[in-house]
Amino acid sequence: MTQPNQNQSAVARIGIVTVSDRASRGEYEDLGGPAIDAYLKEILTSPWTPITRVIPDEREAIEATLRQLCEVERCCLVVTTGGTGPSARDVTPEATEAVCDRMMPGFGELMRKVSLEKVPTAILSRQTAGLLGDSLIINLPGKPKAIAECLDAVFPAVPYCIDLMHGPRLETDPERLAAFRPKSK
Ligand SMILES: Nc1ncnc2c1ncn2[C@@H]1O[C@H](COP(=O)(O)OP(=O)(O)OP(=O)(O)O)[C@@H](O)[C@H]1O
Ligand SMILES: Nc1nc2c(c(=O)[nH]1)N[C@H]1C(S)=C(S)[C@@H](COP(=O)(O)O)O[C@H]1N2
Repeated sequence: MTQPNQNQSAVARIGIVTVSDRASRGEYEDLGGPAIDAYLKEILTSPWTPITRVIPDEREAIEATLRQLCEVERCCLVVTTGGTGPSARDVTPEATEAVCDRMMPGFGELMRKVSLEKVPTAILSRQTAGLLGDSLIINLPGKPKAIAECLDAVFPAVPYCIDLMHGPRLETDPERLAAFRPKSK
């Protein structure tokens, strides 16, 4: 049994993982990880710190990175970008499912739904989400422009999900993206 990843007043630790053969080899500049970082900086008003990784499309490396960020680095949230498509080397969803205790299928369903309003090939993403211990892992497609499109749809529910796992309290700028917390009785 692992310890809770952080208490509610702790500074949130958030993992940002770019899964890309070419970005990891330095063949192109990674724009995905920085786009996730910029997105979170824009919407989060509570303190948080990013822990970033850029890795190739290798299932073992993805699984090891996700485990390390959740179990060792104690991230309450890990966001990945890339490797969700149908190409043979796209294995981020398989790696995510392999490490997670329970899946959160609504995240992938909603992200595909909103993405389909932007691009017909959104259906090609097998992006998913799940829980590893008390950490939430969310997959995003590799295209940097997909990052805000997908996170705008699902992020309103993320702070409450982290609350339910006794993680740090995430606050957002309501002008940019209002977190939804159901009222208690
Ligand atoms: N981290 C990234 N930074 C910048 N652009 C990216 C990144 N990841 C993907 N892209 C862009 O989106 C396209 C589709 O992404 P995809 O994840 O399918 O890459 P890929 O063709 O499998 O190659 P690779 O794994 O080497 O990034 C890429 O060809 C690239 O133009
Ligand atoms: N919002 C959004 N979702 C998107 C896209 C996009 O441009 N915007 N690209 C799609 C395409 S073209 C592919 S192939 C799949 C998988 O991308 P990945 O392998 O880079 O993760 O994501 C899809 N989802």
